[in-house]
Amino acid sequence: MANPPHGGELKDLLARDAPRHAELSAEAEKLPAIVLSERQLCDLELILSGGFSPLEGFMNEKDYNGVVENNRLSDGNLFSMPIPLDVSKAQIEELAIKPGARLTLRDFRDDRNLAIITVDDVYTPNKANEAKKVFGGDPEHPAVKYLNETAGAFYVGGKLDAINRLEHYDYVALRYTPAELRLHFDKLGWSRVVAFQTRNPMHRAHRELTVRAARARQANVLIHPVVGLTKPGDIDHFTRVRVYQALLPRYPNGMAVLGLLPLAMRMGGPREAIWHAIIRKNFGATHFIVGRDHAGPGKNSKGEEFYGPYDAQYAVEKYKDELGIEVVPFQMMTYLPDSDEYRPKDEVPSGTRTLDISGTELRSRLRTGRDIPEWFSYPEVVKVLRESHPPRHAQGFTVFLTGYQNSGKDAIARALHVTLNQQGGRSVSLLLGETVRAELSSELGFSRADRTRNIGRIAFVASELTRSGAAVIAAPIAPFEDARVHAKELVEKFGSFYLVHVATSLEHSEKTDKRGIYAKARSGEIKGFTGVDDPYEVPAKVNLTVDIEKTSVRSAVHQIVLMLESEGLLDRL
Ligand SMILES: Nc1ncnc2c1ncn2[C@@H]1O[C@H](COP(=O)(O)OS(=O)(=O)O)[C@@H](OP(=O)(O)O)[C@H]1O
Repeated sequence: MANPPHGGELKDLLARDAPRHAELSAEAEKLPAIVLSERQLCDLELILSGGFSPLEGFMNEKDYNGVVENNRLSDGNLFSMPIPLDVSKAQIEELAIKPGARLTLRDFRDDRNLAIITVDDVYTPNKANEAKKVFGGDPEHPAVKYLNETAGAFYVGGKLDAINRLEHYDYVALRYTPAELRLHFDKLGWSRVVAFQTRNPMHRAHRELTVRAARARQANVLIHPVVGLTKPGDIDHFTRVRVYQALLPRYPNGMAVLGLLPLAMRMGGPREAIWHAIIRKNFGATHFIVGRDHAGPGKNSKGEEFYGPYDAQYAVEKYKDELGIEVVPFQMMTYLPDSDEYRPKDEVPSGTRTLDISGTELRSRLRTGRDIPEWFSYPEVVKVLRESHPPRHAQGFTVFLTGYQNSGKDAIARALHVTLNQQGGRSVSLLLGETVRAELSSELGFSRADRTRNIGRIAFVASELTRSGAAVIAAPIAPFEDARVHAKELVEKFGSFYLVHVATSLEHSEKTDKRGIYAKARSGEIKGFTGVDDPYEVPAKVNLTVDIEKTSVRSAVHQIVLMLESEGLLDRL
């Protein structure tokens, strides 16, 4: 038998309300609806499935205050994370949210009705107090930032009637509800299960740690990674799940099961560790691993840790008698090359040689294509990671040329296009100003707003192409700094961005204009022409400046190629 759920009863609201489904569905169609954000959806999913048992809805003020102040719900049950439904003043007014009202909770992704909330109360949280007591108060903490910048000013509490499960299209078979996972453990005959929480790829150290924990407790292993919301910058869950799937056969004799948890993490360290343990208990685990800096958000901008490395372990230790799930604390695992084994740091005899690869170092090796040794990870895991993190020579990038019309930027762009095509290895896209104007922006003029929109479109296309591994050469006039900065930010989400200022003077650009466009601008036939009667803001920060009066097109292209080469983007294997 699996571990009893927190509070004694699994609050599987979906199962409970299934007989009333038709009635609730019809009612939901008529009620005012709150469209839930991604984070709220994660919370809702775990309330509906019983992952947050004993919660049966979003927290009312009494429960919220109890949790914030003392880690306790009003019925006395231990619970460490506030789970209210945050709303704005406008929503309260528009939807007439008040005690007793019933409202539909809707999925923003597909407009499906998921649940009905019966409002218990609407209250104004003391966010500063919540930030301090729950997360430690540092304004840079991601959950505190969320509270201050994203969460609505008001909280709504109330019980839920469940209507539908959230629809998922990825890894559906691995998304067990607590009831399903309990049944699965039952089927396997597992009575002792040690759960492992993670938001990162797993390597040999993690496999050794979980096997050690299982061995020490004569248990099986539940790999229970978070696939809801984790820390921005984390490796996406698609890649991670493929990593966990690749790792699974490395466990002996079907020892481990993989289940995905749709949790929105808060990175709340000690509070989060207690919450994680409660959730795993609800999913039927009997043991829960809490390692170093569990659910910690890393360091703030001053380089200070938000929590001490073992604060989370102390927190779960404090409540161990009433948690009802045995916490298995672990030190960092480290590799001992001389004996080719992993051990917890505190079990390494002094003077023994150890090896480690940090997350930052791993990301750097993935980026550059450098070797990831077998003592660190399994080849099948590295293969999955490399597919999602191609080395530099296979990554996309954008070269963005800016300058006056006829400055030579188009000639350089065309020549660079040919040069990169000659080199091969990537598809190369050329986005000349005139092409984009004709194909994407034909309705736009040359006002500041229209030019900004035009550059925004170029940036969007360039970022999508960069994401898929192409080389992009864009060459609009792009006279405004803010639009260029925006383009850089957008592209840099997916690859490198190089700004090249073709700084040929206006005089030269005008003098060599064979198409007579400047003449038309001077005569007033074309209005608001860059350099004539419209400004060009010289870029504040560039990767390269070239001037076609002093440099040939060939030499400018060569400078760009050398810049790309120095970054490893043009390496051929
Ligand atoms: N008012 C005004 N100002 C600047 N340019 C003008 C203007 N009116 C038309 N054109 C022609 O449009 C082409 C430049 O468009 P861009 O998309 O590069 O400009 S911007 O980046 O959106 O500012 C460029 O065309 P090509 O020379 O064919 O590239 C300009 O000649």
